[in-house]
Amino acid sequence: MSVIISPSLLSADFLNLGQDIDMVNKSKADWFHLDVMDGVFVPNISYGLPVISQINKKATKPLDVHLMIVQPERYIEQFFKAGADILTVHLEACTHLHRTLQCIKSFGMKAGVALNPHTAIHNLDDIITDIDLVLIMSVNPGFGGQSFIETSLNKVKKLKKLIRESGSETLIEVDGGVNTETGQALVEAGADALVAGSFVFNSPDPQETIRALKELK
Ligand SMILES: O=C(CO)[C@@H](O)[C@H](O)COP(=O)(O)O
Ligand SMILES: [Fe+2]
Repeated sequence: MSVIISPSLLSADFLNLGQDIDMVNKSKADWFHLDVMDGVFVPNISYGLPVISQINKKATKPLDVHLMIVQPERYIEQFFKAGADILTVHLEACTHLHRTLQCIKSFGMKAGVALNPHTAIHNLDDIITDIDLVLIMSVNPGFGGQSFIETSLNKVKKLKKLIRESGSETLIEVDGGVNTETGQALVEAGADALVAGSFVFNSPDPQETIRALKELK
């Protein structure tokens, strides 16, 4: 199976968001990656429910929603109604992660768990079979355009081993500092999906950049 590409609209042109959504619709991208930040879990505030509802009217591909908010269980139903297909919460933001994942799945969404760079893979040992997708953060969450943290490659390898041994079909997605070079290393390490923001939207030809990422093997 080819690598899944999920362009992050955090680096899109918000004055021309419709054009950037059309570009992703026409491109070889698989999902739309939507970063929600609350200014508490991360030191930045992005966009929220009303913007995602509008994006959902135009996007023709699944919405991959990355919640960087405290107590994300408060908003699961609202993100479902806004159009989320995959809803990813941070392990560090959940006291009752198992209950939160069950709640996400009860709405028919795929349930994702994101790990900050300092959070070890072994924290997932007892819950991996309940997770549809693990999002490895390869930068500290909060901002686009940061440099890739190299130790993330080893985390992907450890996670791949855990998934294989558990017999689960959990997908591995990686987010932060992804370009064709880091993307190549991530695919070789076992990543199934790559998020890319600044590398796509700051490039002269975003559709071509998405195609180049999609061809990584
Ligand atoms: O979740 C986040 C940042 O917290 C990301 O999804 C960024 O949007 C990725 O941006 P680049 O590192 O690809 O520029
Ligand atoms: Fe993200």
